[in-house]
Amino acid sequence: MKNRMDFLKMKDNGEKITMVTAYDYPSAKMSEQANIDMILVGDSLGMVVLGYDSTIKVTMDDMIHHAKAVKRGATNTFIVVDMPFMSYHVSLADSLYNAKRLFQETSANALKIEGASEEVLTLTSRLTAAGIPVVAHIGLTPQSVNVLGGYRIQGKDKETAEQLIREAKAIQNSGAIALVLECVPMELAQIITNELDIPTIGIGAGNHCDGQVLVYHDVVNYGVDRLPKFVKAYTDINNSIVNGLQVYVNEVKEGTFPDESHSFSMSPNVLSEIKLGD
Ligand SMILES: Nc1nc(=O)c2c([nH]1)NC[C@@H]1CN(c3ccc(C(=O)N[C@@H](CCC(=O)O)C(=O)O)cc3)CN21
Ligand SMILES: CC(C)C(=O)C(=O)O
Ligand SMILES: [Mg+2]
Repeated sequence: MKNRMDFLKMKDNGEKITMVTAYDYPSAKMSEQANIDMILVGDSLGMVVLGYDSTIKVTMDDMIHHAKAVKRGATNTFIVVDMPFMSYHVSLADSLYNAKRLFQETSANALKIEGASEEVLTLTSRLTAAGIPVVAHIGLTPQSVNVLGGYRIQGKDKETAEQLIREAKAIQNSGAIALVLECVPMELAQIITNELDIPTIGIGAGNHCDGQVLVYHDVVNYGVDRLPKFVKAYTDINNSIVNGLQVYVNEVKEGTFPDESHSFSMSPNVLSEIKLGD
């Protein structure tokens, strides 16, 4: 399994880091088969697989449940797990307790935390000191969608761009092992990537980041209501799934499924000896 040092080396060598989300055993297994460098058990699971309209209702128990399944599917891939909404904003003690639980119970390799407030920076250095690697996440931070006023691009003007550069440096100083940059202009992502020693992983942040992350269901177009503009769907499994299910429905209705090759039979001798009761 690749680790923190490998990802640093990849940045230094200009080798791109690939990351995809996974939420369950099959998606994790297939991501590992495809040689993905890192898997993110994203709290986007609330939207993509649980059908909520934001990530805000996702709980610690949800994250633990899904992350354990992902770990069983990808035993040889670096796994990052999102800390969910408000699990790291009540008190430092509660945040440390939640992080310990998420890290220990899931056997994750790192935890991801949104934002760069003083409390998040403190938590990042405390977790790092305790032995829990932290991946940071700035730009569009979906847990703050109601404060940001929608899922929109961040850092387009001078002030907010400079703010994000300051945040990125502070995050690195607090010990984070990597930084996710979500929905920022590609030029700003390039500046931040050049300024930092730790790898940047972009989503909707252009081609100059050290790595890229996308949501699994977006990459394969699997049951997503609307693909964000920055997504490229590399295949379309909606159609093959719906087509397969329709043929199944039709064959059951027609009585052509199951045929003999998908059925079990008993020996004629046994069959002839079966007595019906009264
Ligand atoms: N399927 C899916 N993919 C994701 O990447 C994703 C989720 N869900 N859920 C959690 C967050 C939310 N994300 C989102 C969701 C929507 C936009 C979006 O609609 N953006 C606008 C651009 C807005 C602008 O121009 O400022 C777009 O048209 O794509 C962006 C990120 C990223 N994450
Ligand atoms: C979009 C990525 C970075 C994420 O945080 C998630 O999937 O939850
Ligand atoms: Mg997330």
